[in-house]
Amino acid sequence: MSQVKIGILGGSGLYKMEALKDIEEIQIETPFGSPSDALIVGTLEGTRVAFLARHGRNHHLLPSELPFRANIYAMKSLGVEYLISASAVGSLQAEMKPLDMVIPDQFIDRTFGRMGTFFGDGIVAHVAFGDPVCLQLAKVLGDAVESLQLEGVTLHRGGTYVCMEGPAFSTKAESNLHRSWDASVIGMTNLPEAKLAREAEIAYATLALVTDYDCWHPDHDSVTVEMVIGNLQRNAVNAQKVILETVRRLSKNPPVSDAHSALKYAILTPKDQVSAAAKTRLEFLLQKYFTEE
Ligand SMILES: CSC[C@H]1O[C@H](OP(=O)(O)O)[C@H](O)[C@@H]1O
Ligand SMILES: Nc1ncnc2[nH]cnc12
Repeated sequence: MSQVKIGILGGSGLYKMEALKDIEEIQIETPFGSPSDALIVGTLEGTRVAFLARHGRNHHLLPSELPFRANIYAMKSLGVEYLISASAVGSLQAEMKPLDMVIPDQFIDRTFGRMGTFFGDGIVAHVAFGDPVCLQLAKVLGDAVESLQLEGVTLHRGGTYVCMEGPAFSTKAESNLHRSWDASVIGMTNLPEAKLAREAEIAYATLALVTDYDCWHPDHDSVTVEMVIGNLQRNAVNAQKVILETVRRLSKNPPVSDAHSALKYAILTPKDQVSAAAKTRLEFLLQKYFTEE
């Protein structure tokens, strides 16, 4: 199959891309297990893209159960270089209203026990993560939203996404703690993806769709699943328009991204000391650096 350079991870309420044509469902097995579902490869206005519903198309996986490594590795194995995450988030700031769109540029990790690296087992690497999203891809995403002038949707460029473990939503004390950190939005999925995408040298950015005010706002009900899915569905058409416009822009003008060389100085273990097993396991990550002369 020809390389697919653009990937899309659909979150809660976004289980398929309506506009995809010439679809192929691909079951991919990775050294890190099976992805959340088959990857759907199809064409958006002439550009091949890969779509994956991160909780599965029937939403059967909890955030803590997501096979993050298999999902990112499967995208990498198809040749993905740009990965757009579409995610439902709660707002921690009054001005970020339900149905608004936020393009976060920072994360705070409040998860535990998630597997956030492909490395280990005989090969060590430490990637830079000061800027956890690809700022060039985030700009393309923001420009796409702006160009569409979506009614009733305010775009917020930048902001901090708190990634919590879940599955229960936050307590009011936690929500206020996150607000005291000046965080913008909260969700349960994006941080491990961003870390693994960085290790896989894939540019990653998030289109965060605000669905609720979590539980801190005195004038709004506390978040429920019904609220999240209801508001996400009200905004799903807009989200798909944004993704389509972003794909158009990326295929015309793919930005240079620092993420694409994230491993250049990150691997500490000398090449001749890395076991054959590790080289095979990480084939798609290392081939650029470890091809034999
Ligand atoms: C359905 S409410 C909580 C759920 O929604 C968000 O999912 P995603 O990031 O995949 O859109 C949040 O992270 C939780 O997983
Ligand atoms: N308030 C919230 N907390 C965590 N994840 C969410 N996803 C959507 N709304 C959320």
